[in-house]
Amino acid sequence: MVETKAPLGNRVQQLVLRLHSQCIGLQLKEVTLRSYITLLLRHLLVLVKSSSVPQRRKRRAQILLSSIILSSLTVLSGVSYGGYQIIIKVLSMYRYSHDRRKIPPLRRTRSQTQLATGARIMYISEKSSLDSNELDKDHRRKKILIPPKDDDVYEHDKFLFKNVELERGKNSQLFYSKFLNQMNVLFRILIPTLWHKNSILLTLQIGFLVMRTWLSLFVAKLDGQIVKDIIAGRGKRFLLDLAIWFLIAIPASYTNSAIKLLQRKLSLNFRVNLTRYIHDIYLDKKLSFYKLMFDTKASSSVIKNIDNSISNDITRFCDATCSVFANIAKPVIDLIFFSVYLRDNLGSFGVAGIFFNYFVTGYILRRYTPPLGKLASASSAADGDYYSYHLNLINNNEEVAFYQGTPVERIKVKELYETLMERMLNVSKRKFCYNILQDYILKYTWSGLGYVFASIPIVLTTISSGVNAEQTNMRDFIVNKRLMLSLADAGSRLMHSIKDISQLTGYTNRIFSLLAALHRVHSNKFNYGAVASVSNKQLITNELAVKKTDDTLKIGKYQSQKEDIIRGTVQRNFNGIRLENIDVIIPSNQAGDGIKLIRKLTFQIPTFVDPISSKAESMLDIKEMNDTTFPFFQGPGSSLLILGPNSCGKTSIQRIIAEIWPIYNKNGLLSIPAEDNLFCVPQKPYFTRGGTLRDQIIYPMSSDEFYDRGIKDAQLVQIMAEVHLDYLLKRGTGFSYLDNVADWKDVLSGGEKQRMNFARILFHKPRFVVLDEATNAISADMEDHLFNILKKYRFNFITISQRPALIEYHDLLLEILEEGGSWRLQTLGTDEAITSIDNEIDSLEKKLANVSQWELEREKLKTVLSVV
Ligand SMILES: Nc1ncnc2c1ncn2[C@@H]1O[C@H](COP(=O)(O)OP(=O)(O)OP(=O)(O)O)[C@@H](O)[C@H]1O
Repeated sequence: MVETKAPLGNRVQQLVLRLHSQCIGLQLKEVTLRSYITLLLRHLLVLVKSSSVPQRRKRRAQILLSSIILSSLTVLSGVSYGGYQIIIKVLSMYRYSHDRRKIPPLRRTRSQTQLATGARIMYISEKSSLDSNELDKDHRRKKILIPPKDDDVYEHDKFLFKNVELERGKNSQLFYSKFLNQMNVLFRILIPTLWHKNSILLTLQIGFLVMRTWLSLFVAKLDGQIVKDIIAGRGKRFLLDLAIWFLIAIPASYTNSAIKLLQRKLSLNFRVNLTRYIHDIYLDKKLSFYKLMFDTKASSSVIKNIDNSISNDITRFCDATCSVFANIAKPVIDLIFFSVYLRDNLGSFGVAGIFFNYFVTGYILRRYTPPLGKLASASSAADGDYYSYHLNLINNNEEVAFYQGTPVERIKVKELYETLMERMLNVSKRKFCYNILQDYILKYTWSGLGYVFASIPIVLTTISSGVNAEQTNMRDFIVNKRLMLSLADAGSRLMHSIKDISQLTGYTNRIFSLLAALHRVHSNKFNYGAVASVSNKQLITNELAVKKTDDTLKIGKYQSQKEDIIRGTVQRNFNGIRLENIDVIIPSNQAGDGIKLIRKLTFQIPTFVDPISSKAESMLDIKEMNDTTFPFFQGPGSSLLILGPNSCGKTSIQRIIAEIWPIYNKNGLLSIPAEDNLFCVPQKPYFTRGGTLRDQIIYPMSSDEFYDRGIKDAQLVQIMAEVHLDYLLKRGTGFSYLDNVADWKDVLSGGEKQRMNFARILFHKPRFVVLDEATNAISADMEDHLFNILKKYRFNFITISQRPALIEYHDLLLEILEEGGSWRLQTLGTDEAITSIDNEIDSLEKKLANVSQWELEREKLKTVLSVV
């Protein structure tokens, strides 16, 4: 008889039906897909809850149910995220086309807005400059909210940093670790509050790590089960387990990717927090970026190459922190889970053996770990040196080219490069032997021992029962082996993280030093790197006596003594500039005992200041500002010329007025106008990089503020004409040259740069101006014109120069004399001044009268020498 074979579809259907009835006892007949899912879930729930069902079937139902739930959750979250993205995209496309119909595209878009709370909204272009569609680029802007700076946080943190730096907790804490203390302080910046999004991300990451471990455990068991199914030839069970395998693969792969994404996101968020924190403290009114050069640690590579520290070290620190966290948290969770499970399989003795092995090998590895933290720090410092030398070369390329300095520069660059290579290679060399030891122990010894431990229970049961249950043994062995390998992997990752921690210590130390230095400099009591000075010897001797009795008191006293070194007084909002009894001293670690350039300097402009008017002076109102046809200020403007030989301390007077140098002597008093009313022009003109010509004229005003105040380009054109720079504007049509972006430092000539400074003065209209050698590259007639402008608009100005020719533009003359920091102040135009200048002319004429006599003497000497 010929047996007719059922069609393939029917056979598959039969198989599926039998699979359900035999494996989970579900009888399926004529069901639709929708009813099938409800039926299956309900049946599985009944099986899980019921107590009369055989244990094996119940267990199987549990596994199946959890894999279905997990996979559905994964798919659901993926689908909802995708849906959300599509909706956002459609909405933005709709809004874009809608807006375009209504509003014509604007040429200029604001880059930021300041809110009433002090927060700032920035609009950052999301597209790269490579994208061709300009219009599209304008519309694709990401809005970023930057919270306002909270000064209280910085004040509070200042003490935390100081305490850790001085290691104040060393005596009071039982267990003291510099690294952990540093990390503790830094973590307050990385995760400021418990409900900060970073702590949520961290919790999520831990959640995913736990899930991953649970899934690995699950997969290990399933693996063993599948092998058992194959060996026993149970086809249906095998198919069911395989289905579970594919189901569980969905959340498993999702979890792995989620962990990686969360780690990266967390690292970037940490970086954002740290960088914003540093920006706020580095670039504010206290001018930390300038004062850093006077800090006690100014010569350390962290501060010397602060650009590298802020950009690269922070990235490395954040990456290292997140990877160390993942590298520690992951294996620790694995170790806990796996060891609990393995304890059931291998017994306490087995697990104890495994952990003993871990501790011994961990100790060996720890002992032979090279000082990777220090090595990483040294390599990072060399990296910074090399980078900043190149930067310096770019900034001064023209000067180097004129000097023909290429060979010297090449040697220096090569030297720095070789140092960098040497240090990088040193890290790899030191890692080489360690890696050999690590691989031998972690990869091979641990797996070898893993086989031993996994086989012990099987051997023992076989010997005791005398029966070799191959299938069960095989399953147990596979599960145990897989777990052992995972455990070994977890352990090895934990051991690897010893190396990572060591590296992280180096980065943490660098970032901590950077922030500690910034806090020191940012403090109101910054002491400009002063250390206990000679004049304070007495104090120190007293302190040494105190030291024996009370150490804490000593530190406090020592600190306050260091901080009270700057004793001068500054009075602000004064309607003039006045220096009284000020010793001009170069800031150094010797503080008040440092090099004294000028002694007890005293002068004031204007010579008479109405005390009542000193409080209410502020910027002119906008209407007045835009009107350049009238003198800006009431009353006559006053002016002072500071003359003196090179390096006598003229610029240093400007530094004191700008408050970037301290006043050390107690009776020194500096009175200065409000910030808006003082404008200091430095000797070396400064131009912002990558800015427009407009940005250069209005500096230090931002272009956003320029437009916000409703100032027009026409005013700039008028100012440029006043300083005879309007020919520059003719290089473009209309006012378009104002929008020209260039490297203005290189484009403008020396004289143009100095005239640009005068344009800035005319634009900002400060009541008081300090000019340092501001016209030494300008022709005499142009110089005359510029000083006349200052007089015409009645500015009060102080000019620092070496040229007595400028006397005619000033009311007062301050001469710094060569001998011992003395000076002479005189009113120009008065009888006294005229006589003093006449006296000087007389003495020069007397000297000139001797010239013919000296020439005769020279001739005589020459003839004598030729005879000899
Ligand atoms: N940051 C600093 N660290 C150490 N010494 C400094 C620092 N700044 C200036 N000096 C020194 O202070 C002295 C006075 O400098 P300053 O710039 O005031 O001179 P100057 O009178 O303006 O000279 P010049 O006419 O050449 O510009 C110089 O000897 C200079 O080397």
